[in-house]
Amino acid sequence: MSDDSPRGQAALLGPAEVRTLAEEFGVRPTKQLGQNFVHDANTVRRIVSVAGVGRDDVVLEVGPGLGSLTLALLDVVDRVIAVEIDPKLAARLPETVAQRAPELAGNLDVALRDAMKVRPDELPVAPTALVANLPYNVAVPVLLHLFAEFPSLRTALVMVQSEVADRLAAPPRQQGVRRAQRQGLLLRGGASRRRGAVGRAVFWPVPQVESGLVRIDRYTEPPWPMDAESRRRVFAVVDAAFAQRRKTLRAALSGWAGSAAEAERRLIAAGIDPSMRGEKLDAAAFVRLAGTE
Ligand SMILES: C[S@@+](CC[C@H](N)C(=O)[O-])C[C@H]1O[C@@H](n2cnc3c(N)ncnc32)[C@H](O)[C@@H]1O
Repeated sequence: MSDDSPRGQAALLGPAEVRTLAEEFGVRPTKQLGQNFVHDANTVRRIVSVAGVGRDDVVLEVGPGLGSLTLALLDVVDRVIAVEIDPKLAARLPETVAQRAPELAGNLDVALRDAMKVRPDELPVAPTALVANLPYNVAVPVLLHLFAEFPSLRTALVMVQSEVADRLAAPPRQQGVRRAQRQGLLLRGGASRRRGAVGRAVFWPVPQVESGLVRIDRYTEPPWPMDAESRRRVFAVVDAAFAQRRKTLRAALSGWAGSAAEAERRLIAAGIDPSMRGEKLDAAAFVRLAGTE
């Protein structure tokens, strides 16, 4: 048996179990927290399989909900850290796992935290992989935050709204897609690829949108220095450039530099044409620009 095959020690959740647990816990799913729970064992097995995680990985799961994906993850990897914002769901998860995967229950840590704010020193150990069915309304900000704040993450497999999956994984020169989001993620993290679609029927309640899987693999050699101060400087100029991506860099960066004239001076010093737009710059150019600060 290979190192990443399921142990077969977790009883995964089906439609009846998801409804029963929600009822027992008094959970009424809210749109605000993107609470659509997966009730299909094949879907969660597929997510874990395309995530490519193995026994040695420490998996960070954002939004474990009722535990559908958590159980499938525990069946493969040795450690899962689940970060959940809903106190009721966070409190009941260990119990569900103890009942449905008793031998694996000790491999789970649950943190009652907001994934957009969580910091490495709030978790018991550094995660190596993110695997999550993300709350759709905050999926991209959560990804950006985690890739920026957790240098230990080497890979991520996330389920997001289908259109967001397309944008995140779109090739750079594709027409009509919002490059800024993808590029922002790339600059912070790594290369992203679309890894399949998921229909609405596997969720309860049924969402209004289709879903897609995206895998992001961190660059082995990041395009920027990894110390916190350099990262902060690079991200500040990336954010400034992408906040107004239809403007020329000279105009978009005037706030960052203090004036349009100073922005122009820094752009020229970094060897960048001030009349270009931010979305045309590669990571190396942003690093040079941050160095002119
Ligand atoms: C789409 S559901 C996924 C639930 C479960 N993983 C599944 O696949 O059935 C999103 C989950 O994220 C949680 N959530 C929403 N916003 C969050 C945040 N900012 N930080 C952590 N968890 C959040 C919700 O409470 C919910 O459990």
